[in-house]
Amino acid sequence: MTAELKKETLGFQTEAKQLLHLMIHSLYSNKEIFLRELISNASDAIDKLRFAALADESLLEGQADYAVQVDVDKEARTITITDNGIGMTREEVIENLGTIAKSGTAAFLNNLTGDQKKDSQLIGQFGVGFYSGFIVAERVEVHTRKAGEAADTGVLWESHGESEFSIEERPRESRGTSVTLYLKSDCAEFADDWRVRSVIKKYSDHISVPVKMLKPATPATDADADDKEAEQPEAEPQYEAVNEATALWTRPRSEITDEEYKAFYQHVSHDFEEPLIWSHNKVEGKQEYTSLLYIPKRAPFDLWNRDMARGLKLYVQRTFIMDEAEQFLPLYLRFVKGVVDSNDLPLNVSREILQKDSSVDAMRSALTKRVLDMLAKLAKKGGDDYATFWKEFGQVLKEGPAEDFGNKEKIAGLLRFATTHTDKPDQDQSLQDYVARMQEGQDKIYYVVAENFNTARKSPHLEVFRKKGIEVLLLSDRVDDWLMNQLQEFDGKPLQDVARGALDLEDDSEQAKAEKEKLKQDSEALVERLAKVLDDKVAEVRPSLRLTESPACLVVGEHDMGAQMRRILEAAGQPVPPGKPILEINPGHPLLQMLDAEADESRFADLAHVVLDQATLAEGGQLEDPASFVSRLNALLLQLSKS
Ligand SMILES: Nc1ncnc2c1ncn2[C@@H]1O[C@H](COP(=O)(O)OP(=O)(O)OP(=O)(O)O)[C@@H](O)[C@H]1O
Repeated sequence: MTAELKKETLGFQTEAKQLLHLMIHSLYSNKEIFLRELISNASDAIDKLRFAALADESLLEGQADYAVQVDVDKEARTITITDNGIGMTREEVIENLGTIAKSGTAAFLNNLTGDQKKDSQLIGQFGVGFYSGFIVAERVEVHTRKAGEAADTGVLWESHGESEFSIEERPRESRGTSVTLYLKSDCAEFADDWRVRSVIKKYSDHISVPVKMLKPATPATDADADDKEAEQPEAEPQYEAVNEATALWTRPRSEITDEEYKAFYQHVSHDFEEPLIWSHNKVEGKQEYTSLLYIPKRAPFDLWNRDMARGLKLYVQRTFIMDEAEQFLPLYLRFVKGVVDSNDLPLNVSREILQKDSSVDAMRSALTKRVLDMLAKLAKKGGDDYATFWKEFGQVLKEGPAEDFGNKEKIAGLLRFATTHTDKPDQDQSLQDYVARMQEGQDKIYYVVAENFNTARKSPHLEVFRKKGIEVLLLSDRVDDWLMNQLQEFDGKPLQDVARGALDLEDDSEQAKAEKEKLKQDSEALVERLAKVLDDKVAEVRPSLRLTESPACLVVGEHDMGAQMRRILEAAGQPVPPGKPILEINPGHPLLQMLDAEADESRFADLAHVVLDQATLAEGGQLEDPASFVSRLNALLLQLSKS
């Protein structure tokens, strides 16, 4: 049994196998990133040990000189990345390097297209990590031993990056992990000292632990040559730090280049792309902390997954405490990446403490404001960046007003909509833009909600608004109806659903009043007949002031649930409060005039139902009884041929 435990061969989990395959094929044009990923893992492992050692100093085994070491061997064509971090047990190696624990991985893999360029971006969002070593290596060895454990618990993991890996016992004196890549013949450049130094500088300058390489040998002098005869014992190899090795956020802003900020972003976010914008701030006074927050350019693949990794990397006095500290930002800003380093929190802070700590609440509200200000700055900057942001994260930001009532107005200023002003599906108009274009005497911001953009744009409810040149927001995202209910108003102007309640486009002129009265009188008989026939389907029938072209439309009562919300709840199998719509008719429309003149009561009833069903269809609704609609319509069509 023990002999068998010594070496075993195991298969990669299916998803890991797929990802490995993909990685090797789609990231080949960007091979050097493997070094960034492996150094990033090494530095994370050191951070984890530093944190664990706060509670148990014996883990350090008397050695607290943290460093990552990179060794190259041109002849053997290898590169080895060694850290003296936390290390892994045998079980952890199998778990961490043989499977992918991220939720939603299978769904992610299904989304891949086979198009290398697109896929490589997707993998970038997914985070490449350890497996990126296989882009350049034909074989990878990982030799590791967990901090605080005996030397003989060390293990050696080995794989060719295909379908399996082997694992065996291999004692290791020093704690930590060495990853050795046996490079493919066309990747020999990564066994070259200078090439590797330049890649480390490029990607790992900001990492707070030193990344060391062997000091280049000083050229032999004549004196040395003379000494050679004496056969001196070989000197200890000398290592030197290749990177800056100061945590980026602790340096003054003026000394940090954009390139450094971007490289650091890629380290904290595991993202391939550059960030859209960042904000770096040091707060002093009652509370002391530094934050460096980034807005990514692209949404992660699991943005809508409940267990998506979110939150900031938390440090206390420069010591790494935890990843994904969620307490520092609200859920609707879950796309923000970055670091927060507090001088006030205790080093032994836990997630539970964070949840209760009042200073965390104060930080959270300050950081939230910072993010909102950063977004406002991005919007103000012009160019495509804000549009990119909105496309990727606009839907998430729309959750804001409900979650964060205090910042409602600020968030509202960041929202973008499609409107009748452009009549295009792009959501690129702000509420400020709308307000600036409001007509004289207009005191409300109007919107229409529909299933999709085209239904919204063609909604019969818009007819009178178009005629009068009044702008209407065209809303078709699932959250929109709910969002408008949360917002209620912007800049002191109420938000009004054009399909809700009575239309009050203020026109107090005598002429308008007279017209309204006449309309009411003229249609009284028809309204009554319709109300009788449609009694169980509608709450009321009334002549409409909003229709100019369509025969009829549906309106919801002032305090009833909107049609979109109703449909969403129904689709989700949730109970929907009872409530019937109001049918508004356009008495001037030839169809209604025909209806008015119809003496045959059964034909009248059929036509009335068709008018109602059409109004339902026009707003993107579902008919309760589509078969009856079709048979009524067919009967009416057939009568056409008889007449
Ligand atoms: N040098 C190391 N020392 C200790 N543990 C490591 C080391 N390298 C990797 N690991 C472990 O293996 C896990 C998987 O690593 P991998 O790089 O694939 O993913 P990750 O770092 O969690 O996330 P990402 O895919 O975003 O990089 C890590 O979470 C860590 O637990």
